[in-house]
Amino acid sequence: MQSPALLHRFLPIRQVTPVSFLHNHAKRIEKLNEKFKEKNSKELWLKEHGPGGSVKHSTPYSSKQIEQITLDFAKKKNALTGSMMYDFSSIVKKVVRDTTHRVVVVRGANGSFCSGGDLNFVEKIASEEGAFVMNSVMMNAVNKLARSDKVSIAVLEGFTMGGGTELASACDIRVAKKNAKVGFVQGRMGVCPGWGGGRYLVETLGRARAIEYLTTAAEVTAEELHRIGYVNFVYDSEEELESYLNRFNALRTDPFIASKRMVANYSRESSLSEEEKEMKEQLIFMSVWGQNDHKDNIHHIRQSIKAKKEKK
Ligand SMILES: CC[C@H](C(=O)O)C(=O)SCCNC(=O)CCNC(=O)[C@H](O)C(C)(C)COP(=O)(O)OP(=O)(O)OC[C@H]1O[C@@H](n2cnc3c(N)ncnc32)[C@H](O)[C@@H]1OP(=O)(O)O
Repeated sequence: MQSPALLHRFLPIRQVTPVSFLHNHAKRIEKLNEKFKEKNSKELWLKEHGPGGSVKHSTPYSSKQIEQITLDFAKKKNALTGSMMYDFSSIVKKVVRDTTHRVVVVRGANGSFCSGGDLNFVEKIASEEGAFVMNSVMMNAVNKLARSDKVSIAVLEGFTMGGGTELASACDIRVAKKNAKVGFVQGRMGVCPGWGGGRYLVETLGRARAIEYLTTAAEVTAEELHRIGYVNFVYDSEEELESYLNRFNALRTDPFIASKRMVANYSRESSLSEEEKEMKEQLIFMSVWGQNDHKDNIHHIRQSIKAKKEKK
């Protein structure tokens, strides 16, 4: 059975992945899945192998519609340990089930977003098993977040490095403080994206820029990221940030969720066929059209047009 290292070496030469390689890989994964078949065993493995730091869940904003996930290992610029991956995965499960908040902010403690994988931890788990467990847990968590009905917003400040960029890319929206520096530096560590966020980088930046940033281990400023559309908004003060976040209070719940679902339906991560996507679009649209909210709003808009005319 070929090892993943061998597989990696042969692929560029062959161009087309021979099916037998993927079958061999599937067999290895089957074995690893068998080893970690107990519920939460992968998460617990990460926690055991990587102590330090924590991930917290709170509602620190004046708007009660907004919740926050905070990566907190401040003395290490919020490098992510196994224990933090465990926390992150548990909190994401809670966040996607909850229906009382509509926006989830992902942020780092103490003026930095995330400096990537904790070097002590990644050194300890630098094995095939380690790659499998970390990738499975994190990919599952970021996909859950991306597919949820909530709008996720990564607040980038200070440093966002390596794996930190994957968390940022998996969020629906990124905003950045003027001082933010985002480093797509996994290659410098001899690896490539592995927290499941690589696909979102391609979706957000496009193929050409994703390849450029990853293969040059680019470190990019907030200004440039704003210019190219990776970042939606650049802020200077907490007040500016909060006022941006409050924009997401403008709609009632049903059209808010329908709008998020409509966009997510056409993102690349959707596994539906084109025909199924169209059916889903129809379903989402029909779930709001003609509902009380819709009828009330038609009435209110007509009234306000009439009132404006009468004023003239
Ligand atoms: C699939 C994921 C992938 C992987 O894990 O394999 C990756 O994420 S690869 C990317 C890994 N991350 C990095 O390469 C970033 C390494 N850190 C830095 O380049 C700098 O520390 C930086 C730019 C984040 C901050 O620089 P600054 O000069 O402002 O501060 P310090 O360097 O003094 O850092 C303060 C303190 O934090 C520790 N630190 C920083 N990053 C990490 C980290 N990723 N893991 C563990 N510890 C980290 C640094 O050692 C300092 O600790 P101290 O005890 O004070 O020496």
